[in-house]
Amino acid sequence: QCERAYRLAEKGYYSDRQRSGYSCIDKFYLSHGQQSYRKCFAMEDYYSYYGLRCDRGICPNPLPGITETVAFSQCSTPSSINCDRGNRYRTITGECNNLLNPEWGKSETLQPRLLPNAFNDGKQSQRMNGCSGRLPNPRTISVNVHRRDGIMKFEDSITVMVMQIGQLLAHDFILTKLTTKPNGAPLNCCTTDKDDPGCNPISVPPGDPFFKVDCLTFSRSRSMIDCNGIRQPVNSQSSYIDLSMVYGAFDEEAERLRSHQGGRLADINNKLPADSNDFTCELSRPVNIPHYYCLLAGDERVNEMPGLSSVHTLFMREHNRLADGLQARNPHWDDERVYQEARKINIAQWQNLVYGEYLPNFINPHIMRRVNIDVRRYGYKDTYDPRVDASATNDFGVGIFRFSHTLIRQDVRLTGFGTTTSSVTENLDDHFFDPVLYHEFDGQGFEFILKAMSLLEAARADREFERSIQDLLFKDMNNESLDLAALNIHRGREHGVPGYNEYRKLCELSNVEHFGTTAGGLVDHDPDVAALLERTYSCPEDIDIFTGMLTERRLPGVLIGPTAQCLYITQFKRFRDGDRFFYERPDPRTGFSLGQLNSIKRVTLATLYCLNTGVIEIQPQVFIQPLEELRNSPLPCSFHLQNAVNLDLWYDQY
Ligand code: HEM
Ligand SMILES: [Ca+2]
Repeated sequence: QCERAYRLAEKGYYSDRQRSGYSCIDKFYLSHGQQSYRKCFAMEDYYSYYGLRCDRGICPNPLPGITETVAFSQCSTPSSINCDRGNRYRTITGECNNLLNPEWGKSETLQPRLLPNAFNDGKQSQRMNGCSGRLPNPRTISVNVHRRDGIMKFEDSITVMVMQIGQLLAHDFILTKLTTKPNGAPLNCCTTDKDDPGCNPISVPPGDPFFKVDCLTFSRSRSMIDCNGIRQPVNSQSSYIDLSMVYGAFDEEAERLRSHQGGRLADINNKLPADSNDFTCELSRPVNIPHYYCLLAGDERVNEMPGLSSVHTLFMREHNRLADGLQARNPHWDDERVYQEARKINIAQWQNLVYGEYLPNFINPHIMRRVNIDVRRYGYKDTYDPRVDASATNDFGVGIFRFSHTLIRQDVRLTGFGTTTSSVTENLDDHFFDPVLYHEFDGQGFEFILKAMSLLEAARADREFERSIQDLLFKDMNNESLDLAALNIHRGREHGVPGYNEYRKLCELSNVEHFGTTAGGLVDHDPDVAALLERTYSCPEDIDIFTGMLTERRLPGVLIGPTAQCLYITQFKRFRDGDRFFYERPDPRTGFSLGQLNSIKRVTLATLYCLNTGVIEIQPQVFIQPLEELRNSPLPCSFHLQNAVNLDLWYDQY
């Protein structure tokens, strides 16, 4: 199979564009599936030769001469974990999805890298290298390159749901927690804790267009030192696309989220349950309004902004709807059985939505077919390969998948149902970590937010950020705030991920040797943007992955440029091919019957809206604006409800 993949690569899969784009994916696929598997065993052999043993990825002493970059957690001896091979359902943590490497993709493991680290010292200190030895200040880059000049710009056809589902998806596969004080409180890196080794604040150069302060707080990501002495951030989510942001990624957490009756998830009046320990969600509101509580879900970021809390609720409700339907048909099933079966269907519908509806906005559908990550309307497709590690990579989380931050709008809107829809518009920066809008309107607030997100255009997918996230991110009661673009850039350096040009090489795109847009230069950038980069950076090697990717000219039909697309393909191929429980697999124990699968494949985001909110009509493709010229006019819910999964196919046959 491996040889065949290489042969295909040789042929040049993308010969129509004169680029051997496939070999990028192919290389990743091979180097992170097959090869890393081999490497792991080679490493283990090497260690045992010296009489050393690694314990759960942490090895005694780095051995001289190893420049291995694959996170060592993936090399833990398979025998250390006993997997229940007969388990019909995924574990909560992701453990034992891969039976040969049970820790692959599990929550609380190290993030592997696509490329060797670019730490300044090769081990742990932030990336500084480049031609001048110093990289430009992240806030300077943010202001020079990512600042909006003039009016807000919007996408022509896609809705802001593309942003919102993207954030939800990000929170399914990655959570990089930050270093804290010993008591768990956040570090104040500009003041009291500035000498803490976990601090690495961003300085604000004089003359800033917004900030009056000269320092923005920034703590380093929680990391571990791997066998080779290299700092690797920890992923606290399960990497698999398994709705872990809904169900939790740790066993105790998952238990807490269940009602333990009829297989249901805990709720309060059909909304997310309350997090009695969380007080961070009242950032902008000094008064605690009693019935406006902070929300609890399988991911701690659920309160971060109202749209996010709202989409979380959609999937929590869908679980309970499925559970009720299954229990009604199978009264003899116990809570556990109903919970697991409903969870399994919910995850399958989510994977179908991600690959079928969401990804085509980023990866050309034609290319999705070629690399076999597309979804066919009917039938099974098995691309599982146990040699593929589905872990979310450091590089993808810290750089590439943050692309969609550019789609974030300045405002949050609530739109009522019915034909005479009235709207309320608020500034996003007034509602970070603030569940008030969610609970507004007798508890229907979040449904009105969902409705509005299906109608509103996304902010334009360009290099520009809206002020709500560039100057006013996480604005608190003291009017202190942050800059998301600067955070992304600084975080990339702190994680030791290499610059933009290295990713181009990995993707077999041309090397950038000068700031011009002619051959050998920034060929995927427009001249004015290239000039901006030239004014900002000393040399092309310095360009940060986030900035380089966000400034690329987009490819036809999708929101991103060639480097980002290549890296999206790589990661989403891994998420799929490395997931033993991927919903399209024909496995009689872990999969679905053909009838069940085909029924799941009909479920769209529009279906979920109609099933779980009070909307009465919605366009078939929620990611596309409801316009006649886009052949996406709204249709009544009676139409969409025909696509609901047919639970009659779940009458128990056992
Ligand atoms: C209003 C919406 C959003 C806000 C306020 C927001 C804010 C943030 C913040 C503050 C961070 C951490 C920054 C740092 O210190 O490094 C972050 C990380 C991240 N964001 Fe967003 N984000 C939003 C939407 C999105 C969207 C739409 C996507 C992708 C489709 C996304 C993908 C990510 C990813 C992958 C990370 C890294 C997560 C981790 O490793 O823990 N975010 N975001
Ligand atoms: Ca997950």
